Amino acid sequence: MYHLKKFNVTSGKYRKLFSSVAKVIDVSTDDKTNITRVYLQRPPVNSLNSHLLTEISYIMDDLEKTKCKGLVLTSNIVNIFSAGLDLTEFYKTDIQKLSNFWTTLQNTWLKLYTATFPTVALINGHSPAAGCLLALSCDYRIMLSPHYTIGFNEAKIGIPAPFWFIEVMQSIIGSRKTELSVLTGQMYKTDEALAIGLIDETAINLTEAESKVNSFFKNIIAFPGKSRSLMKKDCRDHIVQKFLLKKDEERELVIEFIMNPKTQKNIELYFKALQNKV
Ligand SMILES: CC/C=C\CC/C=C/CC(=O)SCCNC(=O)CCNC(=O)[C@H](O)C(C)(C)COP(=O)(O)OP(=O)(O)OC[C@H]1O[C@@H](n2cnc3c(N)ncnc32)[C@H](O)[C@@H]1OP(=O)(O)O
Repeated sequence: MYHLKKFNVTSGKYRKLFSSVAKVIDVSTDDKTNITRVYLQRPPVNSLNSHLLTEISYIMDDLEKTKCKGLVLTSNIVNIFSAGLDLTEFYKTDIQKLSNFWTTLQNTWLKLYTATFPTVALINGHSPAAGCLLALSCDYRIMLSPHYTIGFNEAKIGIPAPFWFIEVMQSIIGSRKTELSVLTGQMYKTDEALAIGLIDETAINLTEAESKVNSFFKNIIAFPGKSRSLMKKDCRDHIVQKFLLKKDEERELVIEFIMNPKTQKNIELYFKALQNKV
C-alpha cells in the first residue's frame, strides 16, 4: 500500500508565478521507498509548453535536493504520454518568447537526462517527437501495448529534430536505425519499438507495467547509488558536453528556422491537418 505525500512544488517565487494556473503535473512519493511518480496532466494531449516544462524543471530540482531514490515519469491523460512540444509555442510567436521557450526546454531536458537518481518512463500513451525525447532521456522505458506509438515524427511537420534529440536516440538504438527513423519521421507501435530497442519492456496493462517498474527499481536500488550515478554520467557525458558547447548556437538556429515564413506555413498546414483529421 502506498503512503502518498504530495510534493510542495509551488514554493517561493514559483507559487507567485503559477498559483492561478491549472496544475499540469501531479506528484506523489512512496514514503517507504522514496520513489516519486510524476504524472503529466495538461489536457488535451500533454503538449510541452513553457509552463509544463517549468514545472518539470522545478520538480527535478526538488527531487535532487530531497535525495529521491527513483522517478517514474508517466501521464494522467488517457491514451497520451506526451504530444511533444506545444506547437503553439512555435506559431505566430516572437523571437524573445521563442528564445525563452527553447532555453526552458534545453534546461529542463538537461535536468532529466543527468538526473543522479534512476528514472523510468512508463509510457501509457502516444509519444511523438519531444514526448519520445522525454521517454528516451529516462534510464528505462516500459510501454503499454499494443495501440500506442512512439518516435521522432518531426520530418512530417517539416522541422528537423534537434541534434541532441538525434544523439540521444543514437545512443539507444544506434546510428543506422536512428538515421532511417528520423529521415522518415517513423512512429513505431509498441512491439516495433521493442524490436528495435527503443523501449526496454512492454506491458499489457498498467498493473503489469507497475510490476515491471518495481522490478527495475528493486534491481537497481540494491546497488550503491553513487557508483551507479557516476557510471550513468560517464555513459551520457559525451552528449551532455556537446550539448553544452552548442546550446546557445543551437537556440539561434532554432529561432532562425522557426521564424522563417516557410516553416510558419508548414506548421500552420500541419495544425490544420491535425484539426481536420477524421
Ligand atoms: C533546427 C531545429 C528546429 C526546430 C526543432 C523543433 C522540434 C520540435 C519537436 C516537437 O516536439 S514538435 C511537436 C510534434 N508533435 C506532434 O506532431 C504531435 C501531433 N499530435 C498528434 O499526433 C496527435 O494529436 C496525438 C497522437 C498526440 C493525439 O491524438 P488524438 O488523441 O487523436 O488527439 P487530437 O489529434 O485530436 O488532438 C487534440 C487536440 O490537441 C491538439 N494538439 C495535438 N498535438 C499538439 C501539439 N504538439 N501542440 C499543440 N497542440 C496539439 C490538436 O490540434 C487538437 O486540437 P483541437 O483544437 O483540434 O482540439
